[in-house]
Amino acid sequence: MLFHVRMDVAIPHDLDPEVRADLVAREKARALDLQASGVWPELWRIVGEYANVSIFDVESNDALHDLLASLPLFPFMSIQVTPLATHPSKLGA
Ligand SMILES: O=C(O)C[C@H]1C=CC(=O)O1
Repeated sequence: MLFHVRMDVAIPHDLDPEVRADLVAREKARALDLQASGVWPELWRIVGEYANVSIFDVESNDALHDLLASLPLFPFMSIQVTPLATHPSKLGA
């Protein structure tokens, strides 16, 4: 199942800089692992915002929720999920 996901990141400005750097480094490592595994095929930065749009390819709503909740930055993100279906006018559909 494909999902369009928007993540807006809001790390508190008063968070200890070392804690912040560790969080961001762990988030990047997790994101790279998930992309390599194929479940996170698209990851794009939204111009001018600390936010991304992503496509996830997972087996279920529960699988997506567990994956998103496993992200180190999850406590600092607002997340919007849109489930995707095949468009009848897509070439080859
Ligand atoms: O920076 C972000 O958009 C948040 C998150 C998503 C991937 C990653 O490395 O961090």
